Formats: sequence, structure tokens, C-alpha cells
Amino acid sequence: MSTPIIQAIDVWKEYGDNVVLERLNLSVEEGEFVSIVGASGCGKSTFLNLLLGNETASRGKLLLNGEPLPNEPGPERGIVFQKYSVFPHLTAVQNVMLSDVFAKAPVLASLFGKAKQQAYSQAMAMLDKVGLTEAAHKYPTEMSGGMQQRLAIAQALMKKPKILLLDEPFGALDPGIRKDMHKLVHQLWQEHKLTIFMITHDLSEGFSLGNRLWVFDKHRHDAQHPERFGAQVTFDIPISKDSDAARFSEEMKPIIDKSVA
Ligand SMILES: Nc1ncnc2c1ncn2[C@@H]1O[C@H](COP(=O)(O)OP(=O)(O)OP(=O)(O)O)[C@@H](O)[C@H]1O
Repeated sequence: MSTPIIQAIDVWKEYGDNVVLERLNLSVEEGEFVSIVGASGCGKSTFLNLLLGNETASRGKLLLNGEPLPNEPGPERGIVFQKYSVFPHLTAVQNVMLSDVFAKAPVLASLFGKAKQQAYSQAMAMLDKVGLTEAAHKYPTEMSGGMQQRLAIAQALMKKPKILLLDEPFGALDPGIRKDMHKLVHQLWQEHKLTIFMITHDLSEGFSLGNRLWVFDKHRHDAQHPERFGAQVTFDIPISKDSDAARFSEEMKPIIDKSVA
């Protein structure tokens, strides 16, 4: 069997007395798409931050391709947040080029001549992939929410990550635009053979996009001291291509709602 791209072995995350995550034991293969749901404040973003390397586990081991996950963000892991992932003072193409600039010239943070031309061409190609060719020279404030999220995705993909972390990427978008974004993410997932972890509050979105759905919840509750116990993955649901996402999410909803309420 191949080495999992991500493995958590007895991982805990605590902030002082606040136990956020406890005893996470998880294994994810390359190319999987994991949707993550759970109540507000239960530690979903904290988990993505551990994967990104922005936070470190208090205990346990987090492995990337079988090796300890580096304690800092790296090019193999890209992230898209719900909002504000892009720089407002740069145009779309400049935003996308910036990823390349930092990857290739971290000290100078600028490129010259041929390298700059190459970064520009690659940025334009990436914008084309996410459907933003026409908006390449617009500033984020001149773009809709959906366009800004396309831009954030293009920016994250520019470093050619193996793992894409999506923290409620479509939460602020209208339903019609969300549908378009679902198509885009599904297509990019397949095309770039990405491993995706996506936090969502929309169960049917989680079911229809992921090939696996995790529910984060606490196994143990202490009403007097809610910070005493952390969340774990209480449901790990495989979703096959033939699953009827709508029916599945309808059937699972009452069970999962209890956890995420
Ligand atoms: N840097 C930090 N320092 C101290 N506590 C933190 C820090 N980051 C997160 N927490 C705490 O960890 C807990 C989990 O927060 P987190 O943002 O991971 O939850 P979440 O499930 O993503 O919530 P939401 O769905 O509302 O975004 C919260 O109690 C939060 O206050």
C-alpha cells in the first residue's frame, strides 16, 4: 500500500487549558477530497492550520508523505479562505504572479526580464483556467465575490501544491455562483490530481464534492468546563461516485445536525 499523503497519529491541539482537538488518528491517500463539517468553534480551522504548518500539534505526530510535516507553510500546501485571500492593491494578474515571485525570489520578492515574462504568461494561463482571462487587469474591488474566490484559487494553485486547503471557500457566495465554483473545484481537483481538505457548513456541498466526509465533534462533553475535551472525527463517511449526494445528505442530516448544532 502507498504511504498516505497525510497521517495524524494521536494528534492533540491545546491552547492553554482549552483542548481543541484530541486524539486524532487519520489517514488520507493522495488524490482524496475530504469535506469537513462540524459545529462553529469545534476546531476545523485549527486542523487546517496544522496541515498548513501555521500551527503545531501539542502532542502526537502529523506526517506528510510519511515524514514529519514541516512547521511552516510550504509550496506543496495551498490555502483559500472564505474571504480576503487576495491583495486589494494588486490586479488579478499581479496577485497571481505574486505567488510565483515569492516562490522564486523570496528575498528580493521581485522578478526581472525573462523570469518576469514567464511568471506573467503562467499567471495568465492560470487565470484562464479559472475563467478570469477577461478580468486579468481588474483590481479585486472591481470583481464579484465569485471572481475574487476564483482569483484566490488561481493564486493558491500557482505554486503547484499537492494539497489544497479550502476554509469555507464558498461561504460568502450566492447559490448560483457556488454551483459554478463547485464545477471549477471539481475540475481542478481531477486535472491537478490534488488532495483537498474543504471545510463547509453546507452538508450537501460536502457530500457532492468530497469522496469522504468528516464530522468534527466532541466524544466527551463537560457542561461545567466545555474546554476540557477536544473534538475528534466522529463520522468518517466514504462517498462513492454513484452515491446519491442529495439523498445521502438528507438521510445523514439529522444524525450530523446533532453533532454540528
Ligand atoms: N491562536 C489561537 N489561540 C487561542 N485559541 C485559539 C486560537 N485559534 C483558535 N483558537 C480556539 O480554538 C477553538 C477552535 O477554533 P477554530 O477556529 O478552529 O474553530 P472552527 O471549527 O473552525 O470554527 P468556525 O466554524 O466558527 O470557523 C476556539 O475555541 C478558538 O477560540
